[in-house]
Amino acid sequence: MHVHVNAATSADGKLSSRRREQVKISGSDDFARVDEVRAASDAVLVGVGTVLADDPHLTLDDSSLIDARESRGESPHPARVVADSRARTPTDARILDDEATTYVLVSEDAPETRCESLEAAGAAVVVAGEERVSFPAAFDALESHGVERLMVEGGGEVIFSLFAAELVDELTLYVGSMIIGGRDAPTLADGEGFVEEFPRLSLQSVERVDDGVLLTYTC
Ligand SMILES: NC(=O)C1=CN([C@@H]2O[C@H](COP(=O)(O)OP(=O)(O)OC[C@H]3O[C@@H](n4cnc5c(N)ncnc54)[C@H](O)[C@@H]3O)[C@@H](O)[C@H]2O)C=CC1
Ligand SMILES: Nc1nc(O)c(N)c(N[C@@H]2O[C@H](COP(=O)(O)O)[C@@H](O)[C@H]2O)n1
Repeated sequence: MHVHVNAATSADGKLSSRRREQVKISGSDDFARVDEVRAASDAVLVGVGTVLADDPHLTLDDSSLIDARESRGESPHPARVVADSRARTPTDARILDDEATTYVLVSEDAPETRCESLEAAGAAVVVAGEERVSFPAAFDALESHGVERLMVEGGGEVIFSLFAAELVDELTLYVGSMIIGGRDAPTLADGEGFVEEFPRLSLQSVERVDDGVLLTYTC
């Protein structure tokens, strides 16, 4: 599976503010590029922290991208995936509507009743990991459902875990020309943090987009 992490940070490396409410960092050209990355993916993944904070939809906005997928024999939108160890995704979350398939990755610790509620709301629940979602096991399960190209949009906890598990193939990072600040504001990679053997990236390109910079790395 090819794993492509895409995110937007402020110039000081924040994904959003200390209130963890969505901050519009990208401009229109970058959002259009994000739509293209989604359209080229089989599935788009976020953590439940992002679902609770942003209530994202994760579908395509541009109808020509939908048409192009359909002409290739693909579903109109990529599948949506939530990493949600304890099955906390609200049953009325936008990500669970019927516009696309949605997988909710849970751990063995997830309450059975919550999993049943998510299935009743239309989700395909995938159990992978004991107390927390195990991404290697979850990705094997997603591959068995035909997911070969996975886009990850965040947030910082999930992105850290993917780097820690050495599962990231590509990173595109839009750095917007703004400062958010705040020691408790989420950053691109949160989690426990690395103290040795820091993952090293290979910079492929630097491009001005909107009023910011798009950095493309292979990992
Ligand atoms: N600017 C951008 O591009 C984006 C910004 N965001 C922002 O990020 C923030 C949310 O990020 P976070 O709080 O870090 O939440 P997150 O979206 O990374 O979700 C973290 C949660 O995922 C679950 N999880 C399951 N298995 C896990 C594993 N193996 N490793 C890590 N987490 C696992 C846990 O319940 C954990 O609490 C929001 O403020 C949102 O607005 C989110 C996506 C994109
Ligand atoms: N790429 C990017 N740039 C920004 O400025 C952002 N605030 C985000 N946020 C993420 O975009 C997703 C929202 O998706 P929908 O528009 O609801 O489909 C979600 O993952 C946000 O956290 N991304």
